[in-house]
Amino acid sequence: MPDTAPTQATGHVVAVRGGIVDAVFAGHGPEIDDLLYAGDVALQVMTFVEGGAARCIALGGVQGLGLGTPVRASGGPVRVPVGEAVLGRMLDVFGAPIDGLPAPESDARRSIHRAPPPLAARVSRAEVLETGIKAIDLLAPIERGGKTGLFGGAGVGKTVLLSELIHNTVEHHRGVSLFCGIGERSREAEELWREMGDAGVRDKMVMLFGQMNAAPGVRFLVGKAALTMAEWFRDDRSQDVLLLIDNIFRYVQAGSEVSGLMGRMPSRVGYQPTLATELATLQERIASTREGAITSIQAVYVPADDFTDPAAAHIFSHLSASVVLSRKRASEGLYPAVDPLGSTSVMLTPNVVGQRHYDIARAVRRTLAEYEDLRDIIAMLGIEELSAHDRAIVARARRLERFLTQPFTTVAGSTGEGGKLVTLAETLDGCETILNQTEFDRPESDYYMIGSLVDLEGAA
Ligand SMILES: Nc1ncnc2c1ncn2[C@@H]1O[C@H](COP(=O)(O)OP(=O)(O)OP(=O)(O)O)[C@@H](O)[C@H]1O
Repeated sequence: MPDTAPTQATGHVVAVRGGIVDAVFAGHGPEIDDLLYAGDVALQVMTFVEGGAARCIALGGVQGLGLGTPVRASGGPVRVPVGEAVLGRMLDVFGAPIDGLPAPESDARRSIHRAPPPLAARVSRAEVLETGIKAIDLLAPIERGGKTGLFGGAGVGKTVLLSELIHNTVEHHRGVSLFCGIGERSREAEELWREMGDAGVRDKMVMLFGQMNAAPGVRFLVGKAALTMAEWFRDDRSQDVLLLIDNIFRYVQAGSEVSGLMGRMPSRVGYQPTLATELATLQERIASTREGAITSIQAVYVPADDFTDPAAAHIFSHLSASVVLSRKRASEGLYPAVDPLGSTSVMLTPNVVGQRHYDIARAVRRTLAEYEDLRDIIAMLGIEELSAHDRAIVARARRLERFLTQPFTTVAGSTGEGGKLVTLAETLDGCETILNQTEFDRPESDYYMIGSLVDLEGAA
């Protein structure tokens, strides 16, 4: 149970519809965003309806609530504990423990509804965060202090890629890391918690969860609770924060469920009319200031693989790098299934990554795009009908495709292969070598699931 501020106004329930509860108060009632309690059930005031009733979303199951159940106002919004005390802990939307340990001993609690830093206070550093994952470092470098999205439909490897990124970056990250699970499976949450313990990085990490089985109100607010804790490390401790979110689409979806329950008319493709503002309220808080940077990596579920979906499109517009995962690649076993032509980053300019990296990335893309164009001809006429020049493009492209696959530590248990980290320099050297070759002694399959090209020599 979250703790409560001194009890103020009292009222009673006048309607319960799904996760929505209406309550009336005699005299001065609560305000928007205030936390109320109807019995044990926490509610947040969303709006006021005709007759003056406060319309609230439930932050838990509403079983047991009925007309006339007494409601008391907590005297303020949902507040979460902030500070060092939350490190190493697994918490819920109220900052209450779900790891079986006592509540974090923190003197300070902050409202989860906070304004983003003013524009003048924001900075960008044009610095790249190296991940050790070839396809990402080469084609969609992650901005330190920026926002990166991992886009993909169901089951193409978003969670695996995010876990691998956590594995590769959290250990070397200078500041603290915060993982926020929104609307995903609880089993994955439990696995991640255990993995972080095994990797010995739990003590500089906080994990917050509002998983699929949680009420829509909880899934809608857990991201804000996580941001509030992250902001403390950035603003009060001037630390860099790595914020990992799985899955930001579920935040939009929870907003849509809340909107539906509130009786608002849906907008495009059934989404809430407030989608853009709701998303901006959260994304704008993920900002880097002179105090410290918040680098965020967000998994984005793309419904029905449709990248024009309004939620996916709006999320895309907030990001500085987008890693797009393709179903076609996943079906060919080319993991991580990064789409080399669809993935982008604002970091990929000569000014930031340097001319050589930029040129190699462009050449890789061009080769793969030319191969795409040739695929139809190959399918109809066979590869023999191609000119020697085109055959060389195909040979290079197919080796590049395979070279950009990589064994991951996260799935080592099921693939039987240990994960491999590859430095950016090795990735660039490898791609350059392949791009400069016209004849290859080795079959394509030798390039599959290796680390750097040095592994190839080792296999000779
Ligand atoms: N890098 C990888 N190497 C090997 N297998 C992988 C890799 N990435 C994903 N897979 C396979 O694909 C499966 C689905 O991956 P994952 O759970 O990450 O997908 P997802 O996009 O998060 O799915 P959902 O939308 O259902 O949450 C994994 O269980 C694994 O079998």
